[in-house]
Amino acid sequence: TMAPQGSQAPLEFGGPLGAAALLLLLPATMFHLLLVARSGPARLLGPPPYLPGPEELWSPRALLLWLTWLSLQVALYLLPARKVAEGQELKDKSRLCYPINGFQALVLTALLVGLGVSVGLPLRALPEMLLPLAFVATLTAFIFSLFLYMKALVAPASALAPGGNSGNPIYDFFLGRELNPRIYSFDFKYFCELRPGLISWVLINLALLAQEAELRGSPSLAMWLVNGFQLLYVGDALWHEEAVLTTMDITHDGFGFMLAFGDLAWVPFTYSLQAQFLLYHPQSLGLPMASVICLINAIGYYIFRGANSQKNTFRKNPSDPRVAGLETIPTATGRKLLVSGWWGMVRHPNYLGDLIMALAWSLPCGVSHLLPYFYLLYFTALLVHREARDEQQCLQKYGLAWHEYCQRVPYRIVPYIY
Ligand SMILES: NC(=O)C1=CN([C@@H]2O[C@H](COP(=O)(O)OP(=O)(O)OC[C@H]3O[C@@H](n4cnc5c(N)ncnc54)[C@H](OP(=O)(O)O)[C@@H]3O)[C@@H](O)[C@H]2O)C=CC1
Ligand SMILES: CC(C)CCC[C@@H](C)[C@H]1CC=C2C3=C(CC[C@@]21C)[C@@]1(C)CC[C@H](O)C(C)(C)[C@@H]1CC3
Repeated sequence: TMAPQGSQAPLEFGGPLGAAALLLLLPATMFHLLLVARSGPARLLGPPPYLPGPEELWSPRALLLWLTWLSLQVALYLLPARKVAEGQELKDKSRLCYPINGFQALVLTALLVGLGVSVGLPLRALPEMLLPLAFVATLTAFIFSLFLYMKALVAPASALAPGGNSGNPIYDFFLGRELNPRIYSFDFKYFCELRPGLISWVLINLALLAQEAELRGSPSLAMWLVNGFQLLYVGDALWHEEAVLTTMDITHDGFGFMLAFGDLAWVPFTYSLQAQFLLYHPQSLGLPMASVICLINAIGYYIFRGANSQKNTFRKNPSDPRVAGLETIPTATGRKLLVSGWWGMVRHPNYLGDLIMALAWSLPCGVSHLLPYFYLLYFTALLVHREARDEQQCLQKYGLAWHEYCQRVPYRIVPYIY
């Protein structure tokens, strides 16, 4: 059967109008941030310092570098994996296989970059190229999403995502139609979610650190902290790569512009905002304050990792000794819900930890500017919206049992507050 049009799933993200607005607003915001970060006043709110001309956005060198980068990551993805994991059960009861070699890709990329730098590859040139790189990344995300949209036209109905098939081309292009688009065993969404974007994010951070060392003799403490915290976050994501198979991005959302742009452009060029800011706006950070910030990051990471690992362990094997003692409530699906441990504190303890880390990433940049706090603000909005979407999906999956969970664990993300 061919793909059906006009499926009944409720529209998200404000429907076609919201999707059209985001289609323009997301890239515009990214370029705004890139321009503002290097401007003297660094004002998040207010007009950009200037509008870049085509000669500043378009560079064949940036295109070549970006395509080389994507090809390198594809090659690393195709290397033999230490493990192959099965995804969640699909509509047709089948399961897809995914290679687990993301951490290996990170290590090999680090080795290759190290090798390149030792033979004279100018890593410091990268900060100067962020604008044209972001431009080609946006362009590739657009073209790639068009390809994905077309590919979905010939996909069987069972391959389509629950949302993203409304029949409205703009909405569907934005949300993504096919759930797990693949060519042979190459899974586009899974590949994009973790590798090219996350790894280039920490590489951009590193280049900004190298550039700061060049400019000021040595990298600042604030720059070290931002680099260290975000490397930990990316390393952790790739180390626990298998866990991404249960996120709603993989199991529920189609692959369209939102994720393609998010993964390929938004993550590397806006998540590196703090390091960009620090290069142009040096901050003096004392050791006592740095220790406090490290402690905040450690607490955030502890909650984030503890919560995610507890749920993953429980979902894999509920009688695992590490989770067997936790209180649960049964659901009609046969799966249980945890109501003690991390998941008895709030309904999304992992989001809480993630937000605490986000705060620790901004604090090294001082409190003189709002700009470095952009990530914290955006991320709060993203997680609040995501929490509401997940809640909706859980209510559908678990019905009454979910109501009971909400009664026993009344707060969503922050205990006693939200
Ligand atoms: N840095 C970034 O930009 C982003 C980071 N993230 C991070 O990604 C991670 C994954 O987030 P996300 O995909 O949203 O979802 P979660 O990992 O929070 O998973 C939600 C699912 O967990 C299961 N679940 C919920 N409550 C319970 C319970 N009490 N007991 C057992 N299972 C439960 C349900 O699925 P089921 O019952 O089917 O197992 C639910 O659908 C988070 O740590 C988040 O912070 C997310 C977005 C962006
Ligand atoms: C409005 C936006 C621009 C929409 C794009 C959102 C995406 C940038 C994010 C959606 C879910 C994500 C996840 C991670 C990165 C950001 C995106 C792609 C994640 C890979 C970060 C590292 C974590 O450890 C994780 C749990 C693996 C994350 C999974 C979700």
